[in-house]
Amino acid sequence: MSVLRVENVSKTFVLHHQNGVRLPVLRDTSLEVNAGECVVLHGHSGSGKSTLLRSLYANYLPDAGHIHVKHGDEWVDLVQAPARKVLDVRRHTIGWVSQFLRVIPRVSALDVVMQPLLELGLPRDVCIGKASQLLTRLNVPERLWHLAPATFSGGEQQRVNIARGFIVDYPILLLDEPTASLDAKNSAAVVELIAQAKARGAAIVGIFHDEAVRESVADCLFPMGISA
Ligand SMILES: Nc1ncnc2c1ncn2[C@@H]1O[C@H](COP(=O)(O)OP(=O)(O)OP(=O)(O)O)[C@@H](O)[C@H]1O
Repeated sequence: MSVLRVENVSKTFVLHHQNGVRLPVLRDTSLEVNAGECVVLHGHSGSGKSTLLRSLYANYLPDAGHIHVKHGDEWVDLVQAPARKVLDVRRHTIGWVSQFLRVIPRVSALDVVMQPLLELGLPRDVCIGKASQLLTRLNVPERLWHLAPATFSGGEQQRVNIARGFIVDYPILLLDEPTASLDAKNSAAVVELIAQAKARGAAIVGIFHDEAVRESVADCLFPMGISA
């Protein structure tokens, strides 16, 4: 059952402050992702992987095409949807793990992780329980949980970010190099989280530069890149 359908998406960046140079990045890109499937975007550096992933989260607006997302009982086209609908889709349907954590001063790691679940109205103790479980699985030491992640190492920040992305059982997950700054043990923990998400029916689209990780999570590779 497909939950995400990308139809003929095109995106050209126009650099207005650099003589209006045009960079065509996506041209007629079409892609379908089923529940329980992990599609890995694959292509050389600059081939448009991040651009497509950001478009799937409606961070970038394509110039043409459609991005249909199964949102509860309805299909929403993220290219046409009003901002309020996009926010609703992000809250309930699409989770996003970026490469870097956006740290907020004075907000503890535990609060950063559980915020998306709290926003869905779950009781605080349930949220704390689930956040603690994820931080434990991702080997974030308990002494750090009540500290703000600004001073954490790159790998610790990334694991807080991953815990936050996995705390809600989103039907669709977008993963932008979630294992980039992790060692083998922590990469394995992330691979396990991904396998578990697939098993519960999540559709996943990701970018993974590490070949071993890519091999273990991908159901298929989606080739990227246009020859302009
Ligand atoms: N906001 C932007 N404004 C202008 N050009 C952009 C923007 N974002 C991306 N690009 C350009 O689009 C092209 C594709 O970039 P993108 O980051 O999608 O590639 P990628 O495949 O993810 O690369 P990498 O593997 O190096 O992360 C690049 O040439 C880049 O310069």
